[in-house]
Amino acid sequence: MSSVKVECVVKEKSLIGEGPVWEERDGTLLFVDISGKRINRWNPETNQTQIMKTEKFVGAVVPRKSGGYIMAEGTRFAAVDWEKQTTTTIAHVDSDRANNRFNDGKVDPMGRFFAGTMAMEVQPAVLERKQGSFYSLNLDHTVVKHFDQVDISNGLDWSLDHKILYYIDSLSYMVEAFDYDIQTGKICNRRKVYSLEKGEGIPDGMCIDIEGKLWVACYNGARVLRIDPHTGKRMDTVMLPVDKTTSCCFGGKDYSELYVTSAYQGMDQEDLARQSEAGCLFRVTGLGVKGIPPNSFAG
Ligand SMILES: O=C(O)[C@H](O)[C@@H](O)[C@H](O)[C@H](O)CO
Ligand SMILES: [Zn+2]
Repeated sequence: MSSVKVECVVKEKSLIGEGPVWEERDGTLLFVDISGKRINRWNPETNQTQIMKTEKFVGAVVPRKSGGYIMAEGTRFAAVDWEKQTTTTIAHVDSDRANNRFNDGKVDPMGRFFAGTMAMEVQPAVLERKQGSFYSLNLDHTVVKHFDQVDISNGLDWSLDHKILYYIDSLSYMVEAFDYDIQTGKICNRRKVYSLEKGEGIPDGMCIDIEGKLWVACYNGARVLRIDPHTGKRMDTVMLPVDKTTSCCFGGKDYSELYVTSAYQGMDQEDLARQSEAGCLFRVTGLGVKGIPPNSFAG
């Protein structure tokens, strides 16, 4: 941790930057601007960003094995043809909850896409509570509802042996775990892994590293935490120059760089003047630990 460097690499701001995913084949980073309703695909080599606008708030976008992407947008799962810039609906959720939208999502090691919902926010982290649910999209395009009563469905990832799903419902201020059955995609035995301390902010996006430790971006915390899920202890804290750090993923050559998204929605002029890089994308190097490649939707 001695030579940790934090750089702002994408200066174009997102209202709510989120859901970073490294695309190994092209050496690009995919991330969304949820309320900016756009998907960004940034190439670090050229520093060019390709974009695609979405119709509704877009919670997460993930690569698809057969090409293109799958997104969780509004209350639908949809396929994205990046070349043609078109989308095709696969399934709808929360049809009885007009005020809901998808938030964070990730693909499991078998290629299923997991994503959860929440009510629309009145302001950051202020919303009608317990409106969300947690879903997965199977390879055959059927949808499973795993549980409801979610406030803000957020970061998730699987243990390296695929036996545990780590999950964050932001307003619980915890990282939790479930036993995971990789064969069936079913979860059970919910329990606490880590409770955030005062001043650490609200737990948001999360990813696992090659040592099985969790990296948790903390909204209003200006930091990413490294948590040991086995001891429930915080191992490290990386501070960033913006309060609203939203999510993180490993990427770059051999997954040694940590990319961190941020938001500026909900900040007033004074905050924005103080934090000129709010909403930008950051790269953290020198952590001395690597990540693992992301999974692609296999359906
Ligand atoms: O990025 C997300 O997951 C949410 O969509 C955001 O709105 C904030 O993070 C949330 O308000 C804090 O938990
Ligand atoms: Zn989030």
